[in-house]
Amino acid sequence: MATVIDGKAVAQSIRSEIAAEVRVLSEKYGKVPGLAVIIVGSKKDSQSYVGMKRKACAELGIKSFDHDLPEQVSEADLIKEVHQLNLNPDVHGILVQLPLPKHINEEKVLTEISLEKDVDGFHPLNIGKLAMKGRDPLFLPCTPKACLELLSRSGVSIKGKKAVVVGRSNIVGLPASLLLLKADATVTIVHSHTSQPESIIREADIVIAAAGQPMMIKGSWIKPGAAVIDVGTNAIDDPTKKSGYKLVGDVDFEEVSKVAGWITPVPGGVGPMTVTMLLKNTLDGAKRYIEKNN
Ligand SMILES: Nc1nc2c(c(=O)[nH]1)N[C@@H](CN(C=O)c1ccc(C(=O)N[C@@H](CCC(=O)O)C(=O)O)cc1)CN2
Repeated sequence: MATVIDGKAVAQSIRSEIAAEVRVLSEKYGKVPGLAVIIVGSKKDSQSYVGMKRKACAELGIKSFDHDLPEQVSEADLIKEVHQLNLNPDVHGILVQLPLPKHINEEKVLTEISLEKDVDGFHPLNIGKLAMKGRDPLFLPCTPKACLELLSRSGVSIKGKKAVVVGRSNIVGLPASLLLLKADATVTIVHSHTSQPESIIREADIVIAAAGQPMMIKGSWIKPGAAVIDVGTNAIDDPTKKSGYKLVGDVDFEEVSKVAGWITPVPGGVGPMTVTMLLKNTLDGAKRYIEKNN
């Protein structure tokens, strides 16, 4: 049976460390980290993720700057908001919750975030540096960073291992594969045009599943003893629940946990760590800024 990696517990212990560092900053400089969270529209899951981020900020003593914009906001007005936050010295991190409505060009907006405040690590220059040998971005994207942190804290080494990333999104799959490559893994990306993905996944010592397909990865696809990190958060019908649904990952937990060496659950695995890595990036951005300007 696989060791189940408790992302919630790891996240909680890192959050305590962050809170202690926030107190030190406040006592030493009279300043606290500031995070601007921009959300456009009222998409239910985005609202819920933003709510988690703001709540976590409040719990750790990080000041959150809340910007809730209507669904119809123009790209120009959104960019204006970003420019104002770039100039605000109390804001050390800016995040624009994704996805944005169809009429807004995400890449254009993300490019306008100051590199020093890009705590999501989605600015094309930060992603570019992630892809380059010998260069490091100022911030690593939160979910990929969460995946590697969970592997490291579980004692899973990456160097020289075969890693397969399932999915190639800009938010998770692509940066996760770059991060694994930087950590000296041999990396393969499996995506919707890959034929026979199961035979490729079966070779992997490390699997990061980020395809957005509920319970797609079965026990027979996994090499015995592999580390399986499940990034999927899919709501499926469950008439036994009061809500009528339950959350499942991209991995068939019941089957895969019988074969893998390590596995993350959904919920309670990568999700809470994603928010924690955002808080850590914000703290790091604030420390860099405050130490430079004092
Ligand atoms: N600007 C960004 N947008 C999005 C990101 C991101 O990192 N930056 N990632 C995802 C969503 N996301 C954060 O924004 C996120 C997803 C899931 C969780 C989480 O804690 N999930 C829980 C379950 C939550 C529930 O019960 O509904 C878990 O897995 O335990 C946190 C953050 C897309 N957009």
